[in-house]
Amino acid sequence: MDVKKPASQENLNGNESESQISHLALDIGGSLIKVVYFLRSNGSGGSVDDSGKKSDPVLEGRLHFAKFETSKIIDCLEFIRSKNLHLAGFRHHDASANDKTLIKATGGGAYKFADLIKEKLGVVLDKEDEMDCLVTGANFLLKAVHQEAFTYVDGQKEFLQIDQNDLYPYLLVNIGSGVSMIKVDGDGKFERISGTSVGGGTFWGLGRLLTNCKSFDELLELSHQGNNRVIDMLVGDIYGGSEYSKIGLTSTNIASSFGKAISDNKELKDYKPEDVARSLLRMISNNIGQISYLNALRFGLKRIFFAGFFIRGHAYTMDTISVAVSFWSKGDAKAMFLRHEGFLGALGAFVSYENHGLGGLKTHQSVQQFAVSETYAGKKMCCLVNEDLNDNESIDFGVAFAA
Ligand SMILES: Nc1ncnc2c1ncn2[C@@H]1O[C@H](COP(=O)(O)OP(=O)(O)OP(=O)(O)O)[C@@H](O)[C@H]1O
Ligand SMILES: CC(C)(CO)[C@@H](O)C(=O)NCCC(=O)O
Repeated sequence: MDVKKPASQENLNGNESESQISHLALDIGGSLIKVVYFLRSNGSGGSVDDSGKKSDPVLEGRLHFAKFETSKIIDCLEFIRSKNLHLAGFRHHDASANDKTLIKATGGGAYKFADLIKEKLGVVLDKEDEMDCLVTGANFLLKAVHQEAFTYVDGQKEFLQIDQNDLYPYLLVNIGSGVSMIKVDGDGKFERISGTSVGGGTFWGLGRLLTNCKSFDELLELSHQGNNRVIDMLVGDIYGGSEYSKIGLTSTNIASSFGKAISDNKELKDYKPEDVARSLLRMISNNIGQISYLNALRFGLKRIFFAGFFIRGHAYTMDTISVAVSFWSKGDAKAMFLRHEGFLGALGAFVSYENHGLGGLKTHQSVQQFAVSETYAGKKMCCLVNEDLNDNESIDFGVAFAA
């Protein structure tokens, strides 16, 4: 598709200066809206390639990440408007003056809220397939971002060096409201092999009903303080304190999640909310770990990357998933996690701008500190990640714009 220059360079008068705003991409999920936008640094826009020759202009700046609850979409749209990010889309080359700016978006909400967004921001969503975006985002992070993937074993994070030539195949398990399991064989080469409706939405939904927590983070924090053995029925509870070693179960293995609640003769109010939260988190994480491993086994996949905002970088969640994968695979398969766990889809939508000749992800060597420099979708790119990325994180980046 032919494109005109970004609308951001045509019509701006807001918070972020015209020179700063570049691309905006959205992933509107069942629970959360993820926003990724690029702001160029003041004065960036050099056009010198590695050998000092003139080349495509290269913009340097930061990739920013933000998220909002989908139920509070109006706050998200207000955020976008307040920063003038909606002016950062693109238009078809043959667009008339009245044609709207297009913004890349993915996730079910790109369909559900298209009219609302058009009405509130005056932009049209250019929809990208959700699974495509998840895979593009995962490949992008794994190839381009230094120290993106890590294992979590015995409370220790160990960052992985990803060998670009030995990345595929892998299983991507995206734990959002629901869970998608995708076998990834290359750039754009993938198959969604399974899924489960018992996911992050289940944890938060059931957790809210059972504990009266007011926020997801409060529920996670509660689970941190709880003891699941108060409610879960352990093998030892059934076997009089013994293990059942013949089938590989120790006395402390959970025999039945929430199983003690049937025999205790107690009401919900008799349990501590923190113990309920802990059992719930363990049940759901364990179940996802197990289903993931079984799917990896179906296709002989050794590496499983877990993403999605359910994980939230939470130690107990990652630990439970890691233990489940290790337990069921008898140590053969490894659970791995991604630092930008929840932003795969939004990043995938962001990367798809390059299909329209608007800003391939490409850097140039004058940006000295970039930790990784790799080829992505035929283009060279690299990025530097701050040491401690969290909710309001950003990545230093270089983006080449088609002249
Ligand atoms: N602040 C939060 N509010 C609500 N849920 C949160 C929050 N932080 C983490 N979560 C968890 O993350 C899940 C959503 O994850 P994610 O954003 O990856 O999926 P989604 O895109 O909303 O869902 P889907 O892909 O199924 O449409 C929630 O269901 C919940 O378990
Ligand atoms: C429906 C989607 C893809 C929406 O993101 C996700 O919530 C999901 O993968 N749910 C699991 C559906 C299933 O496979 O049972």
